[in-house]
Amino acid sequence: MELHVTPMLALLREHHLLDHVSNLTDFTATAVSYDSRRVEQGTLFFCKGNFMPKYLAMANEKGAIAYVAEQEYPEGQGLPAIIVKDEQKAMALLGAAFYGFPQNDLFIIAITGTKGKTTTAYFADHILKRATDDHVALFSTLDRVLGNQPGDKFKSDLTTPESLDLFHDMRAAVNNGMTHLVMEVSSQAYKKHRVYGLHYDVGIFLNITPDHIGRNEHPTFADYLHCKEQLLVNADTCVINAETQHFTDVYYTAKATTQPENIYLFARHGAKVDLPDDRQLDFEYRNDLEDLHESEFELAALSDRARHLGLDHRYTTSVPGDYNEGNAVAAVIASGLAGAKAEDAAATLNHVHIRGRMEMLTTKHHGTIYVDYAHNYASTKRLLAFLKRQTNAGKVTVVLGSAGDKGISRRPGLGKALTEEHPERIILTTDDPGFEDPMKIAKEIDSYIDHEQVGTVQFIMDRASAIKQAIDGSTDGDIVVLAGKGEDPYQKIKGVNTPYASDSKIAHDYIDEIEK
Ligand SMILES: CC(=O)N[C@H]1[C@@H](OP(=O)(O)OP(=O)(O)OC[C@H]2O[C@@H](n3ccc(=O)[nH]c3=O)[C@H](O)[C@@H]2O)O[C@H](CO)[C@@H](O)[C@@H]1O[C@H](C)C(=O)N[C@@H](C)C(=O)N[C@H](CCC(=O)O)C(=O)O
Ligand SMILES: Nc1ncnc2c1ncn2[C@@H]1O[C@H](COP(=O)(O)OP(=O)(O)OP(=O)(O)O)[C@@H](O)[C@H]1O
Repeated sequence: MELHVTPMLALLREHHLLDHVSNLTDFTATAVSYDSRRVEQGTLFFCKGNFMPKYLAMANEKGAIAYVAEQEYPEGQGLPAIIVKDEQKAMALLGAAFYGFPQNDLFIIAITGTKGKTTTAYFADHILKRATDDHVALFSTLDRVLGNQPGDKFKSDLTTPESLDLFHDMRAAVNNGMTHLVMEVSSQAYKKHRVYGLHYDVGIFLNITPDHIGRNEHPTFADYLHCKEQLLVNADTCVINAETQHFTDVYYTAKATTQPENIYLFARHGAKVDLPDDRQLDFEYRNDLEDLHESEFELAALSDRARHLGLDHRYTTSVPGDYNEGNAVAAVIASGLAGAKAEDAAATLNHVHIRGRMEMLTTKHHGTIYVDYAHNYASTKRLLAFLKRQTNAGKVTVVLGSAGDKGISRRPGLGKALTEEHPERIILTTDDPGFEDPMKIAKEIDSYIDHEQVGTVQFIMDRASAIKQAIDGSTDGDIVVLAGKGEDPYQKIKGVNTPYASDSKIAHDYIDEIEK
């Protein structure tokens, strides 16, 4: 791949991003990078984020052909400099151009929401794989899948990759013959303009509750909401869960750039939704059966354009939890808009298993264990409410902590969810403490628990011991919830990803040991 300086400057001008150029030559970039350690001969280097001028000196030494920055640096030592008004936006635009605008060769379904992005992405991915004979790429928090060969699957660092990586991966997916892409889009991706200029064929908005507010994330909830809504602004067709908080705001944002006939609204049958006067729901779903293993729901089209998609059907999902029905409905509608049939969804939704999302472990004598990624108020509340509804006699034990250095607002949220759902036993433990003391975090969560409402609260900072003690204290019919870490095989401690066996492996091995 390569990009000549003339179209580069034209693109930047078109988006009013070009400030000035200096030492300009007639160059062609043969690589792009924002990391000096990865620069090779002919690389266009981007100075972004917590950048230090010495990185530019290193890039220069390694053969950078030019740099893009928001200011000139002496360390550029005469390299052609393209000075822009917004580095992240410029990087996204030039990245797309360098990789030949791969988005134009993909039908893209993009998903946002505080909770359920990964689950919905996996649902849509499975449906579309059947519908397209395996021509689907997936960019999720868990994996990036760029093709069907074993070497095409990578573990993700971010929910939504940095723009250069994003367009690089899209190009690889197109070159691998993929025709569809399902991707999660985080609010941070908009905050940092990782997806600037990217348009989606279908944008899904699942829900929004306060989260990701604090240092390094969003300064306010309004900023968080604004960033999340940008996904709809950039989608040709929108699919919105009408039960989301702030629905009116979300709907009118979508309507500002998308014709109402291209906005599909869905909700659970009987849910109280606050629709504008001139709008009706397009789909509703009705739960037929839910248990701890699966749930079954009936999807019904209510508008002509929804009926036209032919998605009315009874579906079973293998990922339990009532909230996962809404996630599945969003995936069915979006996949239907991408050409999938009801049979594609019906044949696949009951076979989806997502690592660390409602992973279930049945035991002989210690009840049922769930490993789940719930780590804020909304998810912990909905998870516990669902589980408690399913179990009349059994005791519920919850093991959780909260991450350090970020998401501070999660701590009161977790205390509140635990109080409202009052499990019989709570074990507060270590999550990803970062540079904070895990006991301090646990005590903070505890300070928001109303001890009158819940059973016992214990502090066991070694997470593996906490899991084992939770299992030891549970018997037939009981439920043990290991929340917050999902499938993570590490704990983030003082800047280091410290190896950790993962909640499910610890639980598995321990059950094997005590029940053999
Ligand atoms: C706040 C934020 O978004 N930070 C992201 C950002 O960091 P940054 O631009 O400041 O980069 P940096 O790593 O500090 O380094 C500065 C620059 O110097 C360069 N460098 C560095 C060293 C060197 O020797 N040479 C060199 O050139 C780096 O390549 C980089 O370009 O760009 C990095 C990739 O280039 C990201 O890894 C990093 O995400 C951090 C790790 C992060 O935790 N982000 C979270 C908040 C996030 O984005 N999360 C959302 C999900 C949230 C949700 O669940 O909704 C996500 O999309 O994953
Ligand atoms: N629609 C939903 N509403 C509330 N909670 C949900 C919903 N969907 C999933 N959850 C809960 O949130 C957890 C994370 O789900 P998932 O990974 O699909 O969401 P996500 O949006 O990708 O999350 P994150 O941004 O934290 O990576 C699940 O393990 C489950 O407990």
